[in-house]
Amino acid sequence: MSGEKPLVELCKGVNGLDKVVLREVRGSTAEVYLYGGQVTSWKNDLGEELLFTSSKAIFKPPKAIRGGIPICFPQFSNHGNLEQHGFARNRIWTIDPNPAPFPTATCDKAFVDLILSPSDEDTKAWPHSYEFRLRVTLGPGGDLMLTSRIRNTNTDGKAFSFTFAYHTYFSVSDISEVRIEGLETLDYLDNLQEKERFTEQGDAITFESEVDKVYVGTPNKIAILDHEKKRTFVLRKDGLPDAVVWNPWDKKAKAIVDLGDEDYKHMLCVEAAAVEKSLTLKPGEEWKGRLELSAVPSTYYSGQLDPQRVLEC
Ligand SMILES: O=P(O)(O)OC[C@H]1O[C@@H](O)[C@H](O)[C@@H](O)[C@@H]1O
Repeated sequence: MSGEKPLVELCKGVNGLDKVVLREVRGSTAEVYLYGGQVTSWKNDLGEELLFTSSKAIFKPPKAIRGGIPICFPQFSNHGNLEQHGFARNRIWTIDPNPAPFPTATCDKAFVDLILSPSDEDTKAWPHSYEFRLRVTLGPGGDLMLTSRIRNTNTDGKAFSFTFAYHTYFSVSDISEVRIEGLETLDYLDNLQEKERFTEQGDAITFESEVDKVYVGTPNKIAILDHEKKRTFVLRKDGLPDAVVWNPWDKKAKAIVDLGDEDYKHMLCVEAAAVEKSLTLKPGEEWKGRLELSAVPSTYYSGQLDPQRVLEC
């Protein structure tokens, strides 16, 4: 039909940076910048923004964009001798001109394949050759899917190891009205206590101060409930055994230059990750890490979400 916008459109974003807009027939959209291979927007069919981007985000290399879904590779946080969260989020990715066809029959799903190619500078810091292909897909119901395929293409016979996270910033109405279902009773490494290992108590996680925890051996379905919005984010993952939960709270928020002082109230990071145990690939081997996000209306009974109803769906 004339005037209809394309399902996949390459255009200019903030500061003229290239970005790809994905559209779905019922109105959902997603945007991914070639800078960082970073999703910065995911809207539902009502045009509501579901991801958080800082009011002071700097869309200018080499500073990473604060918000959306930064890709942490080949190192999560300071788990190694590279820069914080590795270099993938600080590089310009390219669009794969002829992506492999979708495994399932697709009625023109909106997707784009991005490629991170090793630079000489990065190879000095991390002396391995690899192929990293990221597929961002907006599904027919407005679900957002990210699939990373990382292959070891070393010709020297050497294996390599890496840690990884989809550093997802969820937009929430009020952090003190948010709870996470699915991480109860699990062990976690507390980044605020020298990564010491603790066990989470038995009920849903709520927030009243800074949190920076790596939950280990987590289920592949986690629910984030926004009470005020009556909205539940369902996070599904594959190939990523851990989940990082981070909110800087007020003091640290003030110390982060590209985060508004009050922004911490409207964001929560729940990051599908491989942190506790690094992933190792022999030459020729490929790792696949999948993240699937959906936003569903929360069903409430007397103020409580029935966790089974959400986690079974
Ligand atoms: O400011 P950055 O590099 O994006 O990192 C933000 C946060 O990312 C989180 O994943 C880490 O657990 C925190 O320790 C870190 O502060």
